Amino acid sequence: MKHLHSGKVRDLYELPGGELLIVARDSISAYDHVLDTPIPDKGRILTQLSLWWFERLADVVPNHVVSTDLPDGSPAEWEGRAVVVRRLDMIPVECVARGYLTGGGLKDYRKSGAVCGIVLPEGLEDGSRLPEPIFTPTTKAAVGGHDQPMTYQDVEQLAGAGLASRLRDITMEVYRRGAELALERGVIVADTKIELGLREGELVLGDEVLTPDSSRFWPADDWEPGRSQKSFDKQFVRDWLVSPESGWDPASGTAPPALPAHIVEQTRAKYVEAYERLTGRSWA
Ligand SMILES: CCOC(=O)Cn1cc(-c2ncnc(N)c2C#N)cn1
Repeated sequence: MKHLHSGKVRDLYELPGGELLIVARDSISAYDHVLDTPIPDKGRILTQLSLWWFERLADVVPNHVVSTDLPDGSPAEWEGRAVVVRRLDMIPVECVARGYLTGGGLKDYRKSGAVCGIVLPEGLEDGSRLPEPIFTPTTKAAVGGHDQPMTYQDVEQLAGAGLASRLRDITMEVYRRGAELALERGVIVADTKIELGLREGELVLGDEVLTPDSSRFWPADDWEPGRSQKSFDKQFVRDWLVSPESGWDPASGTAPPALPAHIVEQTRAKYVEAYERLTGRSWA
């Protein structure tokens, strides 16, 4: 099959029949670096979590999944982390919903009191829950660049008023459903990014959905506005990388060192925990 594109932690291939194959790697990224050390089973766990969400959200929006059967000629190690998907005409907008303020949105809020043109109340801090979830779309930055915030009017100009309204409605409903279910199971979904495409004039959910790679997952019992929140899955990696033990400085611009085995194991366990808590299924 023909390799089309490599993201930070996933690869995209074209199949002979014109469909695409998305393969999730066991890679993990932190401090804007894709680490050399893989997290065993991360690709499979997040692929199976995303498939579970696609099914649960089928009444909100159709999705691009065709099959999870490995195409002939695929490496056996792709089993469980490769998905055959329909080719969509992707809309060049990262459709982001935020229920909590942090990251780039917090930066924009501190500068202007608004995020993507949406004015927010005063006095919000890092990790504050927003009065209502908001639609905060961004452009799809080129490789190595950073996504730029878009106002809703920008989305209308790019996709037309009708489509813009559907993009927002679907994004907000996917977030609402995901955040509500996750919170019941002890996980805050602070924000999430989905990608939508057109197929025969119909909007179809692409990419992955409500995974710790496409969303910020926080442990609910540790939430405390006014400081940066712990990442449900990436905190062990982040803390170790900035600990004296790693000998690494994020500001150095150098590549991070390999992770010690105990950090890898603890991180794998967090992916298993996220999958089991959210789906109610055992990973074994
Ligand atoms: C490495 C994985 O892909 C991406 O990161 C972003 N991307 C998605 C597409 C796409 N293009 C057409 N049809 C689709 N169903 C999809 C999807 N998903 C292209 N790049």
